[in-house]
Amino acid sequence: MEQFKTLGVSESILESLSTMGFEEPTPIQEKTIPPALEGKDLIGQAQTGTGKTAAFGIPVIEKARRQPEGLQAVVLTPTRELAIQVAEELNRIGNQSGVQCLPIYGGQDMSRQIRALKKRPQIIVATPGRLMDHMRRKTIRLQEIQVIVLDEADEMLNMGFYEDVEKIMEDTPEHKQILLFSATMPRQIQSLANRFMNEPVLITIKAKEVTIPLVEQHYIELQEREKFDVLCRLIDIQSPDLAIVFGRTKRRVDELTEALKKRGYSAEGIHGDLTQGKRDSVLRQFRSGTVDILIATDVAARGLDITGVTHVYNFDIPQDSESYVHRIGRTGRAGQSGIAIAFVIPRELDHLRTIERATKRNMMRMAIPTVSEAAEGQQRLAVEKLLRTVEGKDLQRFRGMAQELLDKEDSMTLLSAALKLLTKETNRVPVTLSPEAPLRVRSRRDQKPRQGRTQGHGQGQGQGQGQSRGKGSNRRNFKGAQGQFKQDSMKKDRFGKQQPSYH
Ligand SMILES: Nc1ncnc2c1ncn2[C@@H]1O[C@H](COP(=O)(O)OP(=O)(O)OP(=O)(O)O)[C@@H](O)[C@H]1O
Ligand SMILES: [Mg+2]
Repeated sequence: MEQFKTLGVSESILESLSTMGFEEPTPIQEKTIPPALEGKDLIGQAQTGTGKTAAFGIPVIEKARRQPEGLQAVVLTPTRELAIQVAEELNRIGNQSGVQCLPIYGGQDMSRQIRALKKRPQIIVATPGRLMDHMRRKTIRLQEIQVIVLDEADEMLNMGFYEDVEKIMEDTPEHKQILLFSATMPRQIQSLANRFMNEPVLITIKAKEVTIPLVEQHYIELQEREKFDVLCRLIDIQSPDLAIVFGRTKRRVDELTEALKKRGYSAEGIHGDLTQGKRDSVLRQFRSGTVDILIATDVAARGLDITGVTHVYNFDIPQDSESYVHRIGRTGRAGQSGIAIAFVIPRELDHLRTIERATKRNMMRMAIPTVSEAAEGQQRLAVEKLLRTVEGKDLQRFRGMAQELLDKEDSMTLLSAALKLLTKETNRVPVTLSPEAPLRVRSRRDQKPRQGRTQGHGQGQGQGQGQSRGKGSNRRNFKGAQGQFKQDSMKKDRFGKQQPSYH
């Protein structure tokens, strides 16, 4: 806490940070909080999962705290889910300081938002499209704000929000402070900075690699038609606590979700064409561990901070290295480790090398896992489940029956039968996925902004609940709880240890 204090953070915020388990600042927080408090414009770049939200959140709340009347700051995020998450983190940081923060995003009921705005929050976290709607209706006025933050600034440009950002900037006071943050800062950011910012301080936490060293990176070379079976085997072998599978298109995500459900996995999909209600419920289920596997388009690649994501599978290799960095950055957050595996078809190998060069990190080649390895993985899980039940000790009421059985059969046979029952049968239900065309890599210059990926008011495609692996869910909750405990006790230590490699 001392360190946060020396950065100029006031008592009420320190109290909240302490409740959140933040004992000392991460490197990006240490470097950005003082100049941000001085009112400087700033571009902040640091690896995924290293606390950029609080790096802008703390100074923004500090300012709002000193000026309790009216809207003080706007944070822009590229996706709705991120707006919700960032607003939650800001509310946690500000809750002892009387600072209110409200998320405003597309797909949510307008009149409800307008009612919430009447309570006069000091900070709004918004997606650009919906913020523009409110500006047009004059239900949000930006004329008095002190600070504007662009979280995932480069993605905002990728998504074609430049003009929206321009319009939003025009409606804000001349002398506002601008903060831009992202783990990746491609050159186009420079033009945004030149156009709107006033002598910005550039803070990049120099790391040898753009990606997190604690994330093991692998790739598997395979044929398109092998991908699905290989994914199932990997999940069986690695038994992730929580996993995210990234697919290239919305159709791909829908098909993969259905296929995984058919094989008995607890999986749900998320992409921009689902209703907001569905998107919210899927993410809620995933965060709580009710669902083990999230299948997603790049809509979930940026910023999402979900405890317990141990594995990221790139079912389709991403278009560019930035997207790769952010996708795999959903694991290995806040000092935790993680595993990322990319599927590559032979024709995409060159593209993989390009990503490796851009990230300055080699991915380790991994052999296609075999069916028997997958089966062993399942058996190992059954044994773990059994041993955990032994530890649980609540077995008294089964003892009588156990004795009866032992009188009839030998213990070896009985135990083997119990393990057989506990082991998930390898499920070979046939599934069909439409083949996805191999990635055609365009040079950066040719790349058009990706339009309306999440802002579109697309119709939701209701998905049935499907059958999920009941027993699997129990396993997940148990492990999830353990993971949480470990993370809390390790956070400070790991951040501390990592520090030297940042500079
Ligand atoms: N000083 C700190 N001490 C301990 N934990 C922290 C600290 N700062 C942030 N965290 C935690 O680290 C996690 C990652 O933070 P955050 O989401 O802000 O990362 P990020 O840098 O924005 O990542 P991304 O580039 O993926 O958006 C969060 O769970 C956050 O609560
Ligand atoms: Mg972030």
